[in-house]
Amino acid sequence: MQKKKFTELNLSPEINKAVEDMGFEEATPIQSQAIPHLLTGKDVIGQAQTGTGKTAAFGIPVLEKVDPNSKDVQALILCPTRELAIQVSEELGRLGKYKNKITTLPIYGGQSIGRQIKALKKGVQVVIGTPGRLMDHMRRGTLKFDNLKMAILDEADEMLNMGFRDDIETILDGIKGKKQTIFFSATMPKPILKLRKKYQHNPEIVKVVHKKLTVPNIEQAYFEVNRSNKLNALSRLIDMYDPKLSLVFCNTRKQVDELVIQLQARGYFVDGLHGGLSQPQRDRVMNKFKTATIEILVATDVAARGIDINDIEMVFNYDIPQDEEYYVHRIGRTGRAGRKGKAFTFVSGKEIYKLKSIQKYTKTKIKRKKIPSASDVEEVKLGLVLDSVADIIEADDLTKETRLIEEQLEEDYVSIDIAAALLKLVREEETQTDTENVEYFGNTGAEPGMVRLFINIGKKQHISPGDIVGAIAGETNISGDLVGLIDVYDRYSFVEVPKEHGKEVLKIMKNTTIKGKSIDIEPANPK
Ligand SMILES: Nc1ncnc2c1ncn2[C@@H]1O[C@H](COP(=O)(O)OP(=O)(O)OP(=O)(O)O)[C@@H](O)[C@H]1O
Ligand SMILES: [Mg+2]
Repeated sequence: MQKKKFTELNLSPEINKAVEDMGFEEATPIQSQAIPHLLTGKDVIGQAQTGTGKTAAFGIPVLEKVDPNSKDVQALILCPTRELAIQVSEELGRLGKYKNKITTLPIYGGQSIGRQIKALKKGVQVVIGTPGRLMDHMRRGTLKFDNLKMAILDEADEMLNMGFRDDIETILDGIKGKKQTIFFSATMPKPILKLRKKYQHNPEIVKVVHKKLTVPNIEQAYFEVNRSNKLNALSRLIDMYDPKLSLVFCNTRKQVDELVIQLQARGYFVDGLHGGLSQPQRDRVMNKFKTATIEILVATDVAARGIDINDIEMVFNYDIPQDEEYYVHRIGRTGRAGRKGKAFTFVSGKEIYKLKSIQKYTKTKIKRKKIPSASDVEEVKLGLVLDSVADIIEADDLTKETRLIEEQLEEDYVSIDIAAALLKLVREEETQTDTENVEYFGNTGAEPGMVRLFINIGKKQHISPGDIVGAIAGETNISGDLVGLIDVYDRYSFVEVPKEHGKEVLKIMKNTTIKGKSIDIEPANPK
């Protein structure tokens, strides 16, 4: 695999400095191979795996090639979603930090067009935008491409889906004169060929080839689950792996909304993103996710392409994607720039065939896993503790700790006993905080003096509010009118009981039945 130092790529001192500031030690293979062609003015098709730096592969040549002394728009970058347009524009901002005469502008729908027109009038050399709004500006004459040097399609294959094709052709046809036309994506299906023939001249095909379409540092697995069990499975996996940030993909807006409500009801910090939200709502959700105010983002495929957030440790396909390409892009939101990640897919019934075709397309083996039982959760958590022990041994200075342990060794203990005892201590501390959940229920939004409990009813069990209150009153010593019923949803419910009875209800109701149907009861997670 061909990798170069940035200094070998004949870049300006401004770019070299910016790249150094960004902590990039060497150029990635797609950067090493695509940048020289782009600098010489060639048309390029660039294909490389997700998270391998395609943005800078086209972004650096853009910044090197525009003339800062001209106020004309000289480079146009087309992106399929607003979030991606914003992100690409930010990455260009970082790369162009020392090229301060170059102005870049993201242009997308949902944002005030007046403000965009004003910004364009001042003179902008690089425009990054989504097709609809760009066409709007072209029609109004507020965006002119008379001196355009480069047109770039990020996620080029996606631009041909979703009915973007006509828009893309309108835009590209509207650009006069000689320009470079550049396509980038992690996937390049056949239909892109037609576009290539029409708009590119002798393109240089830069394909960073691997056997697999997905990156090896993402652990891929699937779980066979009934539709009605998906929510439980997801909660358990999230509890078990405790990812810093995770991204959950659903196939419809409705499913996103529903899952957000269900997860919120279970006390997770979660929000949803889909095309049905207003732009300010979308911005707010993305910001909350980037700053880890929410830890789980449930989204449709609007978040599948290009989005680059470092700390996404897990991706879930709550619904298996409709197209194979989407699988590649969705899971590529984790495991970026060499980091590790996990991608788990839920498969129900016949969807197993879809999974098979995904494996064939990506040339990867997705291994089958079982939804963990409660004791598996314990074991995995232990494994995670030991993993971090290994990380600490690798990375930290342990001189002080080693000395303390050596002193203990002199007291006749062997080191394995000390290690085991310390592990036990750590585990106990963890389990204690679990059970103590009951104590800080006050934060779940319960009424003062009450604690909130979550009751999982299971599929199609027609249980009424009265049934739940009755069962609690019947099985415990709490009078029915002390039980506050919050709501009964499709498959779950919330109740509130006086704080001092929280533990008792949990204990007694742990394995109980209501109307002959077994239910699950657990503390609502603290907020
Ligand atoms: N040479 C480099 N060294 C280290 N990190 C890099 C380098 N180039 C880019 N990165 C970082 O790697 C991350 C992924 O880059 P980028 O978003 O461009 O990936 P991509 O190939 O476009 O992925 P996708 O197919 O998902 O859009 C970004 O955070 C970026 O800043
Ligand atoms: Mg990208």
